[in-house]
Amino acid sequence: MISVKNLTKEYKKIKAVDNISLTAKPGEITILLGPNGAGKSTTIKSIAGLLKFEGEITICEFPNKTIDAKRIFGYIPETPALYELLTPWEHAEFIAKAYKLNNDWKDKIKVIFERLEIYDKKDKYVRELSKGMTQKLSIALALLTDPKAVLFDEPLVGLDPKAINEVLSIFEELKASGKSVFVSTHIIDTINDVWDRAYIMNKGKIICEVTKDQLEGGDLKKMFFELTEGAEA
Ligand SMILES: Nc1ncnc2c1ncn2[C@@H]1O[C@H](COP(=O)(O)OP(=O)(O)OP(=O)(O)O)[C@@H](O)[C@H]1O
Repeated sequence: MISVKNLTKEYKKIKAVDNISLTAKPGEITILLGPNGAGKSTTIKSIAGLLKFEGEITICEFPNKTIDAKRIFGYIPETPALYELLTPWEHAEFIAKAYKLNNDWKDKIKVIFERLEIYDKKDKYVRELSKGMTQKLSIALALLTDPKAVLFDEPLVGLDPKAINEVLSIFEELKASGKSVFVSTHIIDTINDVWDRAYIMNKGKIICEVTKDQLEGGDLKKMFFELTEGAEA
């Protein structure tokens, strides 16, 4: 479970996020939508422990900046944070050591790399990989530690259609195994079949929380445009 209570973040004089609360529950895919500048990335970076903020953020009850929270938490940033002069395999090795994973990590990462079609690139330097490949690597590495809560910031941008399908089925598998999946995205059409709970942000505030059941087959995109007055999705 990811729980955000009364989060406020100001950058100098700009209130990027203004007293928002939200929850990403276990076994659900929760999405965060909003036009450019709404405050999505600021929210995600606050949850990931990268920013100072006011309010309370917990991951499975642990304050988000604690080691206990970090151990059970996966974060896929909008721009992958990787080492250019390490290979994908060396990244996995580094994570396995840092998290003290069992020896089966090699089998596990092989399966994930194969699934995302980056196994054949496992010994290349990251700086030699394409943007989409680094995005897929970033996702694969976040899954290696079997996190209970996973935070994806714009995960579908830059991926080809096959990779998008793989990532969507990964979301569904994480959900089926009781993980909390929280996804910030612009791409409503693509995510439309898989989400369970949506938060719509605008100008730093959450202006709507809706579950798929509440929408009763209604159109989330239409709702988004009505609420954000035609801002671009
Ligand atoms: N480091 C920063 N310093 C100052 N202002 C910032 C900083 N980062 C973001 N902002 C401002 O905070 C507000 C929210 O930005 P944020 O990046 O969280 O929005 P977003 O919803 O992720 O937008 P986008 O969809 O364009 O990525 C914007 O007004 C932005 O200009």
